[in-house]
Amino acid sequence: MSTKTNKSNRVIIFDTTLRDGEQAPGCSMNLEEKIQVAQVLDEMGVDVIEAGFPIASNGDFQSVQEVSKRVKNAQVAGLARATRKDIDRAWEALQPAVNPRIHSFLSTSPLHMKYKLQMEPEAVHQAVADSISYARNLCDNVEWSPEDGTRTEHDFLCRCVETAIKAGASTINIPDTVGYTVPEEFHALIEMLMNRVPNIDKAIISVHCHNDLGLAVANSLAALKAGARQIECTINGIGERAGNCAMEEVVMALRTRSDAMPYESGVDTTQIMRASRLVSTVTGFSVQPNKAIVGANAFAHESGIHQDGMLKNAQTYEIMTPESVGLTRSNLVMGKHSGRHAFKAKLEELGFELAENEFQDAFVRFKDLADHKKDIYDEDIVALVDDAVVRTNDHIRFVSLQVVCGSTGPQTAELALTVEGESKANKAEGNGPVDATFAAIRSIVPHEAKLQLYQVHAVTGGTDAQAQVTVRLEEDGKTVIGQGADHDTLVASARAYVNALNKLLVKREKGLPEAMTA
Ligand SMILES: CC(=O)SCCNC(=O)CCNC(=O)[C@H](O)C(C)(C)COP(=O)(O)OP(=O)(O)OC[C@H]1O[C@@H](n2cnc3c(N)ncnc32)[C@H](O)[C@@H]1OP(=O)(O)O
Ligand SMILES: CC(C)C(=O)C(=O)O
Repeated sequence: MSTKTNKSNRVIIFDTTLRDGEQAPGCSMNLEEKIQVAQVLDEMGVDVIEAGFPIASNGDFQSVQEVSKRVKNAQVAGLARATRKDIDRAWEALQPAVNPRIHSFLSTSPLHMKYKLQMEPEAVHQAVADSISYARNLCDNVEWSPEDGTRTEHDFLCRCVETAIKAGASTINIPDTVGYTVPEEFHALIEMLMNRVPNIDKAIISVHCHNDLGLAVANSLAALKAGARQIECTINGIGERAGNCAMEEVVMALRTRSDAMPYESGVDTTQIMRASRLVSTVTGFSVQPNKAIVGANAFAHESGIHQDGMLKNAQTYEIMTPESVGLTRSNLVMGKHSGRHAFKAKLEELGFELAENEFQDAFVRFKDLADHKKDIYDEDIVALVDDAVVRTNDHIRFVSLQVVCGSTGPQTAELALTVEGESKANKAEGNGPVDATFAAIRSIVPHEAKLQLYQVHAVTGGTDAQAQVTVRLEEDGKTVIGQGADHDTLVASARAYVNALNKLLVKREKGLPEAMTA
């Protein structure tokens, strides 16, 4: 039997950073941050933005609603289980969207049906028909996903896909929920569906791959050749467990190897670094230096033979240009004598668009940094601006810190914060300056969260380098990551801890509990 293929070679990019991406342990974004990310995704030409799972919480509902109001070009999707109340809630949240999409899912693998859903296959099959017909009566753009699709029996998968299309689904998304499949097998699975499901031409076939074996991108690309035309992915590959298929990798692979893979996306790749930095900043998940496309080393050449080759012809060691992903090689040298115009131009060059208050705040911090540090590198400005952006809408804000430390203790920290706009200060002792700083924070903002990780990274070389600090806090099984940057390591530590506390408040979705305002 010959394979039916989709005629168009245009690949629909479905971004799920705000839904599956946010399911990454420790990841949380507040409403403002989600809106910022959605606007960047919209501007960069993503086709569908999955903004959340509206039934999951009022916060998720509100973010889908607010993103729906603001997104101008992309379709906005809301996730729903195969129940009427989930579908109704998703539809309600999507009301302001110009192009809404309901995305409903139901597990079809024997393991999930028996143990998780505790439903017989016939009941699952019926629920597919019922839920999709119900969703289709509300919205003419409905996507259906057989969760754990790659571990589903083929006959049953074909039957459910056929039923979902008959019930009105216009996109069928095949998830590799647990990141189990391998490229050849996944290609064969999509090809099998293309060949066996009679009405498959009526739907776009999509894939949603997880990265448990590091194969999410390879599996997604393998599916294209078999006829898939939508890829679900996230910025920086964030997501449940080991994450999702990384959007920047898929999009750049299609662009760079169009000779081997004749498909195209509508994404403006020069916006990739901007999106990557924003997502890293708002989630607190730093990008590993050797990460493909967006890692700090992705376009760095240090060894002599490579540098020699690069000087003679950049193509010797670069398969894509840094400019193609939005990295610029700058001629603007920044220092203590730079003014607002140069700073604004530098920010534009680096892909930042700041609100006026963020810009003014970042400029003050830039001048302060320039007083302490001879050479200001692009990395310094990125760290500084990221730090300014993560503090937008914070309940708790850092004001000042004085620390006494050295070989003879006790080490003490005198800290001032604002909590919901009110000034608070306290002094604490600790086993070292960092411990004293964190003890001072706990004395002003009492909480039970445990410090799980404290990490310091020098943004550039030299003893005057800025410190970028990451802390991870855990409370009742919920983890959050906070980041802070400053030329003073202890100030950066305090900022990072305060950032994590603010994220904990978002996770709780209740505002500031009494215990925290003591
Ligand atoms: C593969 C994915 O990424 S799917 C998306 C996963 N994302 C999330 O779960 C994040 C948000 N989730 C939540 O906030 C909560 O799990 C909620 C609000 C959705 C549900 O909360 P609760 O009602 O307390 O249920 P809980 O999470 O404990 O269990 C899930 C229930 O949904 C059922 N369920 C799971 N998937 C589906 C589905 N697709 N359709 C219908 N029911 C489903 C489970 O069988 C279980 O039902 P049971 O309570 O009858 O045993
Ligand atoms: C809801 C579906 C698409 C999902 O996230 C998964 O299976 O991983």
